[in-house]
Amino acid sequence: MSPLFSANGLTKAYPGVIANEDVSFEIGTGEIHALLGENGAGKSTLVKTIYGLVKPDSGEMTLNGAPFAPPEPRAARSAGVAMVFQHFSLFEALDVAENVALGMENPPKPRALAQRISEVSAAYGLPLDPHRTVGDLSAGERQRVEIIRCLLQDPRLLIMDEPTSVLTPQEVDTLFATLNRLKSEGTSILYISHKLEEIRALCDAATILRRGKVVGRCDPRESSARELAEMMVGTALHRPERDITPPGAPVLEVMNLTLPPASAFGTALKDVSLTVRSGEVFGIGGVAGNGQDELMAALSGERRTDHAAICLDGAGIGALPPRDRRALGICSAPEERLGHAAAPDMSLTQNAMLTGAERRELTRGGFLNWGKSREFAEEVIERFDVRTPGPEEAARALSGGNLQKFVVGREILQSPRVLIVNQPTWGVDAAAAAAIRQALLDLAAGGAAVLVISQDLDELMEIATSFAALNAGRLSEPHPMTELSLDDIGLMLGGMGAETGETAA
Ligand SMILES: Nc1ncnc2c1ncn2[C@@H]1O[C@H](COP(=O)(O)OP(=O)(O)OP(=O)(O)O)[C@@H](O)[C@H]1O
Repeated sequence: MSPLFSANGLTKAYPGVIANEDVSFEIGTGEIHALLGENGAGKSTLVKTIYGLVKPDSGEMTLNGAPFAPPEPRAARSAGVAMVFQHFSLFEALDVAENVALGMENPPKPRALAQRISEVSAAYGLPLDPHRTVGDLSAGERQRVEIIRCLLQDPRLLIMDEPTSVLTPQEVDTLFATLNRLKSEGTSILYISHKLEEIRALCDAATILRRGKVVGRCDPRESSARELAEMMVGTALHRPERDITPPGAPVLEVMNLTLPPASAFGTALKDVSLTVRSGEVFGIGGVAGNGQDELMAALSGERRTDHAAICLDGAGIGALPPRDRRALGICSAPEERLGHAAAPDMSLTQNAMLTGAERRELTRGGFLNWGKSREFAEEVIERFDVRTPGPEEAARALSGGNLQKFVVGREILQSPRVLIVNQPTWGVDAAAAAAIRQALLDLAAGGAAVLVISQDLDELMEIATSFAALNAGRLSEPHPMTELSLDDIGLMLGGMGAETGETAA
């Protein structure tokens, strides 16, 4: 059978790096094809080329046997290529149908569109009410809006860039059922993910990229996740190791913290209490949108609370701003790396300065010490294997996973007494994720108190000593991780066993 899509010798260079080098591969009709590779391997560049966002320096593509060179996404869409991005581009204040209409070339009248959305949503098992406001939707529901927007265009090739990183296990099942349904109808799917078990369960074929080049092709159903990971990195994988030492004295304590939401679409924190001890990795699980951002903001100092509601070594710090907390040794890395954790247009050196100034003494006599800041940025790049031409590169030029390594590394290398991280390995490849997790374990082993907020349960099971779940702004009672089964964790995530004994609505 002739392939639906083929790439032949695609090359794209950026200053200092060849993002794609002589890339050739094919996607069959009705095939779910995985694109694998570590951070910065060139996956996003390749799919952006197919979607008309990046113009290759050389090479050709064909779609359905005809030459295909979309100068812009509109041309790709009209040829039958649709793409669901990692970051959603939705307007929170508008409803589902209005958002879908905004992404269409010739949207039908509102009533007809709402009807079509309901039909497609029913046909593909993607429950979604066209009249709900997007701001009230979960991440999984927002993704459905994007998928339905694509499906309304009857794509022949659907590209999905890390679609499951924001989904609950149940939402992943729903998505896979939809993708299999599309496949059975002859739609081809190009699927980027770092979650190798999911690739094994879903995909029919895989192309593996390393440093911009195709280094392998395989049937992922016939390879183990470890083999796939090793093909990506080209070496054997390292598993994080932890020393089991009993935790020491309480370092960070939160007492009965109640906080109204910051925005109309935020979540209130309700009577949250927790203690993180020296040497401990305290894991907080839960689906995004249950108060994670609010807890992060309260702990980092972006939002102030009662002074006594948050204590470091027994002394209140709740009213202190982020700078003063950093000086005391509380460092944090929020989830959103572009814009929140890092300033996109600033260089890595400037970004290193942004949070490292106090603890790494990057100022002298009130002046910024650029030489020292650059050295600090270089140290982060070196220690955390950040793939970039150098510290003068702007944050936005880094691949998602490489920027994540930079952001987390920048905080860890400030030797914090308390480190608070939200989704530390989001979008990070298997080898780099293992390195970040090991660095968090090492930090705790050195006596720091580490608080990890994550939606990735495997991650928390691997590194957390204690576990609590955040549900609708309430934190469950913590338990030692080793005493919990997956079922217990599932119940805690659903709001059972919370301190008040309430169940979630
Ligand atoms: N606009 C750009 N300007 C400069 N360099 C870029 C640009 N876009 C990508 N790069 C570089 O090209 C290389 C490939 O990046 P790409 O985003 O395609 O990787 P990726 O495999 O998608 O990574 P990740 O898994 O981290 O998202 C990286 O070294 C990246 O820094």
